[in-house]
Amino acid sequence: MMPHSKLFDCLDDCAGNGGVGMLGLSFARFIATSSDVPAAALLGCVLLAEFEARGHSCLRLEDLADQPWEKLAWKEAQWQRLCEAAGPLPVGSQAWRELLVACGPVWSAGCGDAGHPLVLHRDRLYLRRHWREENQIARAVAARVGVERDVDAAQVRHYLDRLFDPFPAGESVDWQKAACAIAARGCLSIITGGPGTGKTYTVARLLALLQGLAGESADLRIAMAAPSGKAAARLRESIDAALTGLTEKAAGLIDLAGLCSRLGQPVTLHALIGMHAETRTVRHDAFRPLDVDVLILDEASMAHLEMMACVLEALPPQAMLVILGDKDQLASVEAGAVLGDLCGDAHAGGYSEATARYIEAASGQAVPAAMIGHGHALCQQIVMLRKSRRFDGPIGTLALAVNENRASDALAILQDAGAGDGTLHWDERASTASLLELAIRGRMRANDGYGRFFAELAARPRDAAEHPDWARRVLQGFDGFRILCAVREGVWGVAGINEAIEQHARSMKLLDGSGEWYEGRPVIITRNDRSLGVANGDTGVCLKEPGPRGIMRVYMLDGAGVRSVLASRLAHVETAFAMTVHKVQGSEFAHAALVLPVKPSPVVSRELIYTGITRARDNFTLVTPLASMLEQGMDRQTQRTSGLRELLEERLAFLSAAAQQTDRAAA
Ligand SMILES: Nc1ncnc2c1ncn2[C@@H]1O[C@H](COP(=O)(O)OP(=O)(O)OP(=O)(O)O)[C@@H](O)[C@H]1O
Repeated sequence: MMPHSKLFDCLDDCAGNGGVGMLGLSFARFIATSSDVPAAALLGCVLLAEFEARGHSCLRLEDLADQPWEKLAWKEAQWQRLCEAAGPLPVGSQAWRELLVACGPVWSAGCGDAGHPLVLHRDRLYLRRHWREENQIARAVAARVGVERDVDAAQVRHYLDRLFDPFPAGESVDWQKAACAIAARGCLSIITGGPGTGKTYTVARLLALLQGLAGESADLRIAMAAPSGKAAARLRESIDAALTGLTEKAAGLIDLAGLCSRLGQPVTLHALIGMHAETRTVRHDAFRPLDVDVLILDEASMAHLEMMACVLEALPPQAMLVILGDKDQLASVEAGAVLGDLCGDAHAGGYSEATARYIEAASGQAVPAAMIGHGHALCQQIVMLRKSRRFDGPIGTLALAVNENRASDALAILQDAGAGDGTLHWDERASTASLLELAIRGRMRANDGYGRFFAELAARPRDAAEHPDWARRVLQGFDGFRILCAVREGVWGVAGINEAIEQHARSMKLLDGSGEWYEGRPVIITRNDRSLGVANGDTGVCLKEPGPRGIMRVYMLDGAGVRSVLASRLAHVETAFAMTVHKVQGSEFAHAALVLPVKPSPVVSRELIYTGITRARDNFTLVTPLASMLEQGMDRQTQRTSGLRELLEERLAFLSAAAQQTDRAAA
């Protein structure tokens, strides 16, 4: 009989019923090929894989010992069956540690490292690759924040005073100016802040400052990247707009035209490092570093552990990395919440006296006493922007209430929305019919859902010369509205809603044709394909090309124009009338409708609701078939288990002790 066959029979059964993921099961089978693995440890491996699939980079022994099924939202009966099949499980974290340390495939400090697939580090069990990635990030971040560039604070101030408008009297600190000053003196800085707090506005001024400091003849190599194609395209638009706004201010001071000509097209992080989609090999690493002096990394909340580790590895040590993102947004679907881990202390500041003195000298901003403290070296390189420039109306008020978990305020704002100007609307007891009405016709005092898209679609020109302009109008119509879902499956998930809209639009003769590729099918690309020039997250609409053959192509907005790809060549696409909130991170729409499911789901969290709301520019609609789902979701904060903060703190403490020792020796 195969060892542990009772456990594997039970796991097979649970996997068949959707309770255990296939990845966890396969991983446990692989680990079981070692001879000395007790059944309880195999069950631990399954749990680790399940935690990993939910975005955690590791599993704390404490969680292993304390009702792990609850954290995975498994049924208790399933857990009991698995426990019985695995035999007695260790009781308490210490007993789990003893079991795992004695396990062949587990490496822990003190034993020879032969590339074991699992690592036990302090009280956390890791898949080796995540442990390696967390260590890479901690090492790289600690090394970068230890480097201070030689900048003349007075010169920095001279440029910043010209590049920024005077700060309104009565407001305390211009954090945008402070962020530029901080970034200019380091090899790594983070500018975090909610949507519309001016991160891109700030970074455009930072680039102008760097250009000014470097002098006209300097040939700064600047790269810009974001985790998705959509976010990269948006970064370009925002940077262009911000730089255009600087023309007058920079006149005679900074060679803005030279700077613009040096700015590369923002790319996805995959494209930046040349990561192969299947093999995950990279073109740039520590031995073949990126050819850049400055890297702007936007929408960093979406960057997962592996990607951040690869980018940091590929960046030359002397290059400047500026990370932008909203630490409160959803993290990537893959493991890790790197931005959240790195700037968990951003709100408190923790600036040293020396940093505060530098900020004052270089930007004229006095750091409030409450924010001066004993933060570690990374805290000195983080600035949180606090004033929203775009969301000062009801959408911003609602987003803030959700982010701060003020459920009664959020409910009151939504319930009062009917009496407001139509910016917000809550379809509290939504039905499929009300959702379809919203999708096809929109709602009162808001734009008309996909109405404009369908109207443009119907206005196909006869003249082939007008085809590109028409395609652009169709795409703009589509981009004005989006349905955002928390879940993929079910009637209230992406799949169900896409199907319902397709059927309904067909029945109303708004869509024509059948099969996979029909005219008017909006799609999202789900995988990068360099040969086709498409990136994961790009959206487009399938339209017939002009001419008698009517070949289907997917058209996408490309700056002010459009580009297209043969539909039949796109293998990795999904219909996009409705998309998951994860997929729309980094995008915004004039009107966004967030749909929460009926059944409780661990996916519906405060971060998801906050991210969904902040995708809306002018109008936001909340669609809940069950009103209580809003409060339930807000109450659930996604806390990803990770060892990154601890590893980083250890590393920084080590480097600081080593520097003190060197200073003492020199004295
Ligand atoms: N100091 C400022 N003075 C005037 N306008 C500003 C200032 N800072 C930002 N803005 C304006 O506020 C808007 C939002 O700024 P920006 O796009 O830089 O924010 P963001 O934080 O990058 O947004 P997102 O989170 O959506 O990426 C822009 O229109 C920008 O021009």
